Amino acid sequence: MSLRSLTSSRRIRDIFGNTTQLLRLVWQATPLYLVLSLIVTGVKALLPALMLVVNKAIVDLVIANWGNSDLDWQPFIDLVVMRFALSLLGGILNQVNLYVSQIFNDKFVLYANYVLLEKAIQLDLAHFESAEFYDTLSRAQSSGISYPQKVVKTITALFGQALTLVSLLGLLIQFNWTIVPLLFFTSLPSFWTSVIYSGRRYWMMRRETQAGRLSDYLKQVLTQQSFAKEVRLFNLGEHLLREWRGIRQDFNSKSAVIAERYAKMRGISGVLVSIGFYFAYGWTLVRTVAGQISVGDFTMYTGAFSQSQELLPAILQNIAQIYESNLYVSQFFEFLSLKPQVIDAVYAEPFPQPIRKGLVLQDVTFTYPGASKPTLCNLNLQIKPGESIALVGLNGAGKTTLLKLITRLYDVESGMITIDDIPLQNISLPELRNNIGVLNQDFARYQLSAKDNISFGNLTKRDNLALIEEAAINAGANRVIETLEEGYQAILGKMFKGGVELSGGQWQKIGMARAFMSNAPILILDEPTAALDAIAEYELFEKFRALTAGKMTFFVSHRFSTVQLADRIVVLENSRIVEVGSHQELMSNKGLYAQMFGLQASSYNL
Ligand SMILES: Nc1ncnc2c1ncn2[C@@H]1O[C@H](COP(=O)(O)OP(=O)(O)OP(=O)(O)O)[C@@H](O)[C@H]1O
Repeated sequence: MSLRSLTSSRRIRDIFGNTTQLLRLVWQATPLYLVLSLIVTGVKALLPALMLVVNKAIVDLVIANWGNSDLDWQPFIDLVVMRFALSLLGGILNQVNLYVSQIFNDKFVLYANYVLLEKAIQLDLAHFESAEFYDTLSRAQSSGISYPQKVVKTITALFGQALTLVSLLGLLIQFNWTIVPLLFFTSLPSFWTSVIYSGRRYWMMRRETQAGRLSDYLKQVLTQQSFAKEVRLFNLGEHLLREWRGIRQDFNSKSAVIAERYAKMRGISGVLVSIGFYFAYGWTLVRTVAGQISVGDFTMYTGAFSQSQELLPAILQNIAQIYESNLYVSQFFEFLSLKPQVIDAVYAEPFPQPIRKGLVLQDVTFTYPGASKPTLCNLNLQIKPGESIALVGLNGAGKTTLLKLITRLYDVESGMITIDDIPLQNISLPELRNNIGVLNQDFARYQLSAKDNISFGNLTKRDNLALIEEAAINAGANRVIETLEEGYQAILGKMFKGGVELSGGQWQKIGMARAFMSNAPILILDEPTAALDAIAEYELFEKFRALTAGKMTFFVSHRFSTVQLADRIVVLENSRIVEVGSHQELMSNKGLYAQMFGLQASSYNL
């Protein structure tokens, strides 16, 4: 099915497609202000028709008493007071409406953002490693929040406009019922023009998501600290800026084509609207001159005509707007409908305390989503409690991937990982993760206080300064923090005012302290010494046994001095475990490990 026919067939259905879902969201966000907003809008909507009726009564009263010297002023006073009261009420309701909509919007935006972020934390790491996910996220973020808000605003306005229109049509029908379809049919082309062109714009925007994200990414490269150094050293600035501008200009020209066609069609359909109005206007004039209706009626009907004439296209325009916004709102719900694949156990078994038998990999195979061949294939391994394992292999061998499976950032494709015979899937996810301390290869550098950076390793102990200090000492991070004027309260990184930037190795020590924060029986250290200087590495070795005593430890390292610390070394190659044993055993095997060790040792002997 072509994109265009898809658009047409979905158009009508999509006009109010997500409205029920959206109204439920609004109701959850702020029921009180939704009701208040509808009441204020509803009352305000009836004022124009009431005003026209009072005006007609005033005009007719004036004409009836034209030149009368002995007239009773009371009916005049009553009508003018009524008119004043109506306009006063209109003014007050305008102010109340402004206030209510402000609070209503603020509450709704907060709630919609909350729901979006809440969904983001429920999703898997796999989502964050896929381009399609970023397209969905980017669409949900860029239009997702503003459009639900727009739809709600438009629906409330539409509700008010519909009430006003019904009350005005109630007046017009007394004049002649055929006037109503006349007004309607002359406004219809303008409505369809809006629907068709807003649809085209939406699909264009959707097709451009990838390009939009690329331009946003280039903007980040040009403006963020992490790229600032290389952008300057490699003179990338001008080149990337040109690329960015090219993408934006391409988008603008596509947008301009649609805007131009839309403007032409709007112009043509606008002429039809005017023809309808002047036809009805002339008709009323003829009947007034013929004495069939009063002058008061003439002012009332022409007022009702002109207001309906403005209102009807505005209503149709708003319906078209709801259609357009609904398309964008669907992107918000598209994001909310994403489901995690790594699912928490429904009837969870407790994490074994202490671990008695150990962790077992049975025929574990894993393929990344979208990859053509497995990254890990039929892995079998038993790790005893308290044992330390070093994972060794060339770049891309799958070491980090294996650690992702143990922490259930991904689930195995086939085979099983168990702890004391309990499959990982049967342990509650938060409990599993509470029992594993982790230092990732690409550990996070939170631009927050040093205390936060360390205590995030065990949130339940976030105010236990003694524990935080102990973790910092174990990781060698205490000396970094001692140099900071504000100690543990110092903000790390340069993103916020007063923040202090650390070196790569200093950051790594902070990351390691985070891993040491919990008393977890399993410890995972992915490249723990990669950024450490020789002294820091030596000090860590000295403490390593004490720090990992009693803990099942997995660590990945390309430094063989570190690897030798492990009880056993597991060598990965071509998706499989090719060697397992102690340093001495593997050296005497003269396999891949011995070969890699030899190469590294020879480079030091130079
Ligand atoms: N999110 C992902 N999606 C698809 N493929 C991935 C993903 N992450 C890693 N890979 C691929 O899986 C393979 C193993 O990657 P992994 O990060 O586990 O290797 P590693 O042994 O830790 O490498 P290194 O020593 O460079 O850190 C690589 O070929 C990599 O391209």
